[in-house]
Amino acid sequence: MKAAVVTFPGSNCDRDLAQAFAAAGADVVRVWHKETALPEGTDVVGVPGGFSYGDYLRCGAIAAQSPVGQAIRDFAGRGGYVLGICNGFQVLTEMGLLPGALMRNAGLQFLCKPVTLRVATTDSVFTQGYARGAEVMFPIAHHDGNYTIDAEGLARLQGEDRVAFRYADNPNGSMDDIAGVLSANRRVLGMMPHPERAVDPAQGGTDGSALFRALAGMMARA
Ligand SMILES: NC(=O)CC[C@H](N)C(=O)O
Repeated sequence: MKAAVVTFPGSNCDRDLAQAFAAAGADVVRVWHKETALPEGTDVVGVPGGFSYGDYLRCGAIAAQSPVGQAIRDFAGRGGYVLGICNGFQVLTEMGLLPGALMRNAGLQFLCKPVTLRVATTDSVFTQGYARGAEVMFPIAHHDGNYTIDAEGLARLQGEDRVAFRYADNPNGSMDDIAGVLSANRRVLGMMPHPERAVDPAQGGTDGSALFRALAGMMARA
């Protein structure tokens, strides 16, 4: 599997994400935000967490308009796999690749702590390595993680089984406890918690490994 991990000015989880992909057996190529094309043969794009362009305007808004942003949009449009974590999730909603928006946390605080999630669907390449309803622990670190969507959009996500993860104990006010959602073709996942910070015992847990391993395994078979 070839994973392209994007770096924007202000990204701070790009290296962790690259290492998580590499630990799962992927070839990783790092991609600077000014690139207008993704590396030849890219199987999956990782859009990492951090503070792209300083979170100016809104989290992810400027990154969505960056040169590499257009390449990611085109890649997803061709059915490519994209994983957006935290700021990456915000970027993907700003691009329109995922529905809804990430608003300021209900408590108006930056939250940085491990949280328990429930795997809401196993029907995606990202979540197929878990049991449905399994509890996993991933860290969160965000001030804009309050997932918000109109009633029609929420009903569609629920009806199409596109909620990937839910918080066991909602930390930020997200509607329906949503921590991560899938695109209609199930090939784009955005999530606020950080699975790449849970792939080594030294990080306090390894519940994220199954996500990267399932992705790498599927790509190897393709
Ligand atoms: N860790 C992150 O990616 C943070 C995302 C964004 N800067 C926020 O605070 O909401």
